[in-house]
Amino acid sequence: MTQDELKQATARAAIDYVVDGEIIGVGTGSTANFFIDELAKIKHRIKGTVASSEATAARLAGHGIPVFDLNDVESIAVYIDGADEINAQGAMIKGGGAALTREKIVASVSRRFVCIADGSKLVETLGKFALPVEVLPMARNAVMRRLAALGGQPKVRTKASSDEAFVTDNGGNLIDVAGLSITDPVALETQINAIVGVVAVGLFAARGADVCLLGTADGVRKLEY
Ligand SMILES: O=C(CO)[C@H](O)[C@H](O)COP(=O)(O)O
Repeated sequence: MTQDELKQATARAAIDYVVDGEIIGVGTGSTANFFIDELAKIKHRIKGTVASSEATAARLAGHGIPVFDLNDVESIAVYIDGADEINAQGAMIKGGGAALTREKIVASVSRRFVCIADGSKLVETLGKFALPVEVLPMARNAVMRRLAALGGQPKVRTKASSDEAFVTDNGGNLIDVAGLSITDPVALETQINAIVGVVAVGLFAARGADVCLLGTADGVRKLEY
């Protein structure tokens, strides 16, 4: 099976976690896109969605699925999203798709977090995937120095077309921190959150996944935390 087929299989399995008549939080990325396409088939069963990025909102709207502003929603039944890495405790690195801050916000108000990922995303120790951190542009270099002091190699994410800093949906910039071996994800998340100028860190540990649906060649494996 290709990686895309594994992603599609896990996205299809996630439909079982959609709660009828409720608002569903929807993540960002290629696996989340497969989920959106599956969700479109049962859109009549849900009240609507809250999107974690402009790209996700556009794809949902393209399917005719209602998208609510989070400020108009009191609670979200379930948040369904991919990950760049996930460990055996349900802690994740997210943000490869640049949407970590809104993903974290939507996840934080959701009663359940269902991670959907192909099997390659399951790791023993988080950190092989460079950890994304969203920062306010004026604090970029100051935060980089603090992140380097934590032992990583921080690099500003640039636009695909130029050397200019990439700009997120929120007007922030992203720093990707390579070379970390994250043995205590909650502690590192707390430490990076405390750096002034950081908007959000793509370490989802204090609020990790409740369930992970992993697409493997032998079928979709379910991990519960
Ligand atoms: O965190 C994310 C976006 O900010 C994605 O969930 C993560 O990058 C995984 O993406 P994909 O499903 O394309 O492998």
